[in-house]
Amino acid sequence: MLRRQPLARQVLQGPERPRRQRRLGRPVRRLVLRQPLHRREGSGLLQGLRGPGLESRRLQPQSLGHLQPVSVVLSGIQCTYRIGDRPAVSIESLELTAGPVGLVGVNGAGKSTLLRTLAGARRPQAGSVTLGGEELYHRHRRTVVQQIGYMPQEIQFPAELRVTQVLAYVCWLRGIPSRTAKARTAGAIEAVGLTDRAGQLTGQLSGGMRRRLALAAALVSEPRLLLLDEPTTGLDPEQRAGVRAIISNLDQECLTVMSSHVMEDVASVTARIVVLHEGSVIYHGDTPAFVEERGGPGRSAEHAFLSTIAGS
Ligand SMILES: Nc1ncnc2c1ncn2[C@@H]1O[C@H](COP(=O)(O)OP(=O)(O)OP(=O)(O)O)[C@@H](O)[C@H]1O
Repeated sequence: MLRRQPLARQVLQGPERPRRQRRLGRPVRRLVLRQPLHRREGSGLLQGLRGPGLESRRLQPQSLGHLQPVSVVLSGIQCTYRIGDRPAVSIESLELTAGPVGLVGVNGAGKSTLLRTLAGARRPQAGSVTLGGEELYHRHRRTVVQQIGYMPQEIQFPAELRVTQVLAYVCWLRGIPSRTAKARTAGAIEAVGLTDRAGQLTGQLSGGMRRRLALAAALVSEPRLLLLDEPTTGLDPEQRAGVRAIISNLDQECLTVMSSHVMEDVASVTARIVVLHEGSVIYHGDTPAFVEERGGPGRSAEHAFLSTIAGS
């Protein structure tokens, strides 16, 4: 029978964890940030980023030389919550290629359901999802799932864990060696502007800070597919701009799918846009062309979105 342990201890030292992994988890709790990220080497995807202080530098392409551009292909997807209900998402065919993609739609359009499905967190009732040609819902899908970073819309962290501990735990879950994990954790914290909160308990963070921590958790594994569900919701204007800067500075080899209600955010950082309506894709194409063709005299992204929905 399992002994009861404090939650943080349970999270960091899961009782069923094999001994070798337990050893990997141990330094995590002693993690100390000694050196700023920009003086470290090998920080990969996060290299060159600065936090939402808007000092972000564009990533050098060579920093991601080991990664190949990734594409996601959805085929015959049907996602239904209850038998007999209309599918929350129904997509005959959709291919997303590397670079930032905006996912927009009204409340209930199916954005979160689609992102959960792409994250490998919700198996569709029908159809297939492939990432780089590999089936996401295959029985042996661990290597595929490990290439994905997902920031869900609803975020909860154990209140008694510190910011660094949360990210170290994510690194551990992803099998990132502890030496690399330290640099990755520091880099992710710096990228989202939480350096001065690194040692703080997550229960003491504001809602916006928790969202930034969730973004850091999605970034820390240096994913090839980054899924962000409403990443700018609840952030102040400066932080929103910071998140946009992070997304536009990610290497173009990474496929980033970002959902948002704020068309301005989507239009300013994405090269392509997917409009979802009642679970179906009603537009998929270049963002600038979308705004140019449908944005009315003011070339407004908001207008383009509303006219597309109205015409469907
Ligand atoms: N857990 C659930 N059980 C039953 N139905 C659900 C569940 N989650 C979502 N739905 C339904 O699926 C549809 C799509 O919901 P989803 O949350 O994916 O939309 P969304 O576009 O992300 O909406 P929002 O912009 O409000 O977050 C909606 O009709 C919703 O009521």
